[in-house]
Amino acid sequence: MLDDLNKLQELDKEGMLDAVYHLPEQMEEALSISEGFNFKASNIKNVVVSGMGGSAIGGDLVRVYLMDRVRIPILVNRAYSIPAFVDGSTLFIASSYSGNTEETLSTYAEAKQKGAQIVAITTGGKLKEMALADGYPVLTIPAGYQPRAAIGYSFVTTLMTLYKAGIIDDPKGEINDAIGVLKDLREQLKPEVMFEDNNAKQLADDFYGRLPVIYGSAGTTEIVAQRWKGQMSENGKAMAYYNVFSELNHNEIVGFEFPKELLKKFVIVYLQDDEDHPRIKRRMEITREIIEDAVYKVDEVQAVGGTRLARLFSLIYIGDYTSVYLAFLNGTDPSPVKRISYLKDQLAK
Ligand SMILES: O=P(O)(O)OC[C@H]1O[C@H](O)[C@H](O)[C@@H](O)[C@@H]1O
Repeated sequence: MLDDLNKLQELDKEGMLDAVYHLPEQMEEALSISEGFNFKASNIKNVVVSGMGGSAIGGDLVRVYLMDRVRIPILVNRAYSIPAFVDGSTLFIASSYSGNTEETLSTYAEAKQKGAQIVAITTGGKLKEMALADGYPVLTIPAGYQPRAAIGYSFVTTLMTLYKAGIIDDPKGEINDAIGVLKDLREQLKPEVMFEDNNAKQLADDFYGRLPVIYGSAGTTEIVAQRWKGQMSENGKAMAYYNVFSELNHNEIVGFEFPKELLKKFVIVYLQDDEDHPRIKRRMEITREIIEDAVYKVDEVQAVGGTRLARLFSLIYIGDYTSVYLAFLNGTDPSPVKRISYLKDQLAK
C-alpha cells in the first residue's frame, strides 16, 4: 500500500509529506531569519525554554545537544507555572508556534512579573501581541505548518537565540552540516523509494496494528525517543510509548512478563547513537536477550552523520517519515489532530 503514491497523495490532504520533505529548507530559512535577529542580553545565569509539544521538543533538543558545552543550566518548562529560581538573570524563551498555547502564555506572564530577560519565538498569536506590547524581542517564524512539523524553526531559532545572547559559539557550521545530512537521508525515506529499500516504510509496517515502544538513551537520544512517541500519536493517530536507557533497566524491564498476549504486540525500537555510553551499549545487548522472546520484535535504528546535531536530526527524520507512513497504513491524514482541537474547544468554554 505504501508504494501506491496516488493513494498516499489522496490521504495526505494537508501536505504533511511535503512539510517533512522540506525540513532541511525549513532549517535553512530559520538560520537566515535568526541572522537578522538581534537583542541585548546581559549577565545570564540560567536559561528557561517554556513551551509545549513540538515547541518544547525543540528546546529539549537544544538542551541535550548543548549538555556538555554550556556552563549554565538550561531547563525546559512544560508547566503552567515557572520555577522559583527565575529572575532578572534568566534568559526566558517563550516558544509557541501558534502563539496561543495557554500553558506557555501563563508562564510568559509569570516570567514578566519576575523581571526575566524574555525572548518570544512564535508565528504570531497572543504571544507576539503581548511581547511586542511589553517591549520584548520577538523572533517571528513563518506560519502555515502544524507546530510539530515546525521543529526545524523551533530548534534552530532557539539555538541561535542562545548564540545571540552570547551563551554559545556560533552553531551555523554544525547546523549546515546537519542540513546536508538530512538532504541525503530524505532521498532514502521519501515515498518514491519503494518499501524494500525504505527503512521508514518498513518500520511503519512493523508498527501497524501493534504498539511501538521507543527506547532512547539518557544524554543522547532521550528526546528523540519522546519525539518519535509524539509523532506516532499525532501523525499516525496511534498509541505509542517511550522510555530511556538506563533508567528502564531499573524498573520497566521487570514488566516484560505480563500480560503475555499484549507483549506480543510490542515492537521495541532502540534508537542508537555513536555517543551512547559504552555501558549503555552493553545494557542494550543484554536487555535484548531478556525481552526478545516476550515481544513481537526488537528493531534497531542507527543515527547517521558526523556531528551530534546531524545524528540527532537523522533519527528525528526517520521517525517523522515513519509516523506519516503509519498514518497512511491506518488510512488517515497525518495532519489533523481532532482530539486536540476538541479538547481546546472545551477548555475555551
Ligand atoms: O507550538 P504551539 O503552537 O504552542 O503548540 C504546542 C502544541 O500544541 C497543540 O497541542 C498542537 O496540536 C501540538 O502539535 C503542539 O506541539
